Amino acid sequence: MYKIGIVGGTGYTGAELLRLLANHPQVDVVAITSRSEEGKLVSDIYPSLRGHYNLRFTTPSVDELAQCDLVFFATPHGVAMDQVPELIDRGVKVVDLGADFRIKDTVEWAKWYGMDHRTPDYVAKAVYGLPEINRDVIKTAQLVANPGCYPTATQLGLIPLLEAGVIDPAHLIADAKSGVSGAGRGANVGSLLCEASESFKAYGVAGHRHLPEIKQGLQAVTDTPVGLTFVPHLVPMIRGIHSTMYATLIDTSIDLQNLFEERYKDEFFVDVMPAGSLPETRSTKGANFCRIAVYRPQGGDKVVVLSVIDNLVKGASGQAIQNMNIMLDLPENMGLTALGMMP
Ligand SMILES: NC(=O)C1=CN([C@@H]2O[C@H](COP(=O)(O)OP(=O)(O)OC[C@H]3O[C@@H](n4cnc5c(N)ncnc54)[C@H](OP(=O)(O)O)[C@@H]3O)[C@@H](O)[C@H]2O)C=CC1
Ligand SMILES: CC(=O)N[C@@H](CCC(=O)OP(=O)(O)O)C(=O)O
Repeated sequence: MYKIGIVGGTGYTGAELLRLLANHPQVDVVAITSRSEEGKLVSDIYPSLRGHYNLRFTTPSVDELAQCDLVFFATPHGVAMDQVPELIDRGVKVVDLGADFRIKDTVEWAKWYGMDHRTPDYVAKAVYGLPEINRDVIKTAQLVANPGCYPTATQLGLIPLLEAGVIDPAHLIADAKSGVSGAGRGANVGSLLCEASESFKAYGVAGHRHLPEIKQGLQAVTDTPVGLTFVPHLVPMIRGIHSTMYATLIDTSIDLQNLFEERYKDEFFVDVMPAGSLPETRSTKGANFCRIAVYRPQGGDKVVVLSVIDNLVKGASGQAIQNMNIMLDLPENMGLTALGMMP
């Protein structure tokens, strides 16, 4: 059994790691941190986990965390960059669910995240953890930067088109919607049905911090400069991301359905739906799947891709466990085969 630590156990992604790892046959969670809930039993805070964990929230020393084989960081931006380097230097594997190690250009990172990067050398060592693109390098990585939720849904939708060179990369549009759990527990505790329900709005239109992350990922698969307009929206649901992407075809002879089916035919977690399908976020709720449909409306030169995930699973904790499985040389879908909840 591998020994696992979780730093930041009381946020939504920390709780989701616990839920998913409870069914993983090859790992034991031996440490979980929280300053605000220190000393309390995990099952007291999350009754859904009763009977599965006899574990208390603690604030372990680096020495204690270094006993783990792999540590997840499910903390706000700026925390992992200070705490991860010592663990890496001691040979521990790390998956960071936050954004500290995702963007290679740390000057660009500082601009979007509002703080200087204090450990840029470790950004250079990190591997971006989108397994459907980077599996080979994740296998040998010691530090994996788990992608953000919008970037996961959006990159999986656009990458087949860019790899095949059939769209104009300079004028891409991603119109994306997220459930409110995407904002984290801190933003949600006490806040509020009244603020989020029965309404629908865009945000971050002038620029959102996921824009440079998505562009970096797309640019990695094409030589032509990528231009992207990315507009996120908040929808009154708890979980789910729906990214609708628009691009202009430069090769109109391409069979788009076949292109997507071939690209993802060996990917357990990416489901290319039959032509004419409309993927629903709820079909991925609680599950590590991404569902994609591709359209060419009225046979014109535009392609529309629809991509849905659960932001807390394929968009965060499930993908983090998928990366862990790859790093520990376990079957990639171990502990992750649960299906979405309907309705
Ligand atoms: N919510 C989502 O859909 C997604 C979130 N993410 C990312 O995952 C990370 C976690 O998000 P989420 O679960 O929503 O988390 P929250 O931001 O709600 O929770 C943060 C957790 O980190 C702990 N924490 C906060 N500050 C520190 C610190 N200085 N040192 C140690 N622990 C600290 C908190 O516990 P305590 O204060 O008790 O110590 C808490 O357990 C974030 O970086 C987020 O951007 C990524 C993809 C999707
Ligand atoms: C609805 C909502 O507020 N979503 C968050 C994104 C959540 C996420 O993936 O964030 P990280 O990059 O921090 O991991 C946002 O727009 O900031």
